Amino acid sequence: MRIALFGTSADPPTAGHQEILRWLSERYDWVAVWAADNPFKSHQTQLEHRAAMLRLLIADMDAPRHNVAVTQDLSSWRTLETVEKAKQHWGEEAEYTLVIGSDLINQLPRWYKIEDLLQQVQLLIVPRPGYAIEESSLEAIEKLRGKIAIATLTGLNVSSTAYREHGDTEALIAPIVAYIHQQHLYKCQDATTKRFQLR
Ligand SMILES: Nc1ncnc2c1ncn2[C@@H]1O[C@H](COP(=O)(O)OP(=O)(O)OP(=O)(O)O)[C@@H](O)[C@H]1O
Ligand SMILES: O=C(O)c1ccc[n+]([C@@H]2O[C@H](COP(=O)([O-])O)[C@@H](O)[C@H]2O)c1
Repeated sequence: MRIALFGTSADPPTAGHQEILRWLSERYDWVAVWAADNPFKSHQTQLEHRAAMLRLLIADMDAPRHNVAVTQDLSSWRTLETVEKAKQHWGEEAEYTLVIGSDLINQLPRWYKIEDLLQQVQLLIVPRPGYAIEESSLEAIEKLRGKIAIATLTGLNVSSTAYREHGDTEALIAPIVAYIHQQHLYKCQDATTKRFQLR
């Protein structure tokens, strides 16, 4: 069984995350996604809300194989712990692929016990606009004995930051925009957007 593991800050989740999940769904037996805290970042919204938005993102997906699920109990600051939990869930025999965007390649060597982590998973890198994949960065991961594959998909040119900082609602799907308004999330962002609109 080939399992794709995809963790995201989901602050908020975007159409870019959804496209990646759709692509993975067509290529893996099972796709597990979860909302996580990232030790290198601060987050604007509570984890519970981010997980709820991720569930809306999956519910909105047209994945005919129905093999994508939010598996929130995998969530951890440390992906090594996530993989340990995944192994308890699906067993040692399954083949695990950790999915990251190309923006994380340079940060990856600083992750918790990265060599241990890279021994237990394959790494799939999704090219992201604005984040070229440099040979030297790949070599650094290979030195840590990482087994790398590059996805044939290039991610959309959207990000959670573009929504948080510039109110780029095109990055989001409608049910998540509705949830954000209903729950009064990203209020500073709303105020900024309104000020822009008033000018
Ligand atoms: N458009 C995209 N193309 C390729 N990879 C992406 C894209 N969006 C997110 N990812 C990858 O998905 C994972 C989760 O990303 P994350 O939730 O941090 O989204 P983000 O848009 O980068 O958020 P932020 O702007 O808050 O950093 C990371 O591995 C990231 O590299
Ligand atoms: O294991 C680590 O040390 C580690 C360091 C930074 C990020 N991560 C994980 O990387 C995933 C993507 O993070 P993000 O913030 O880019 O969405 C998410 O599952 C984080 O928990 C993991």
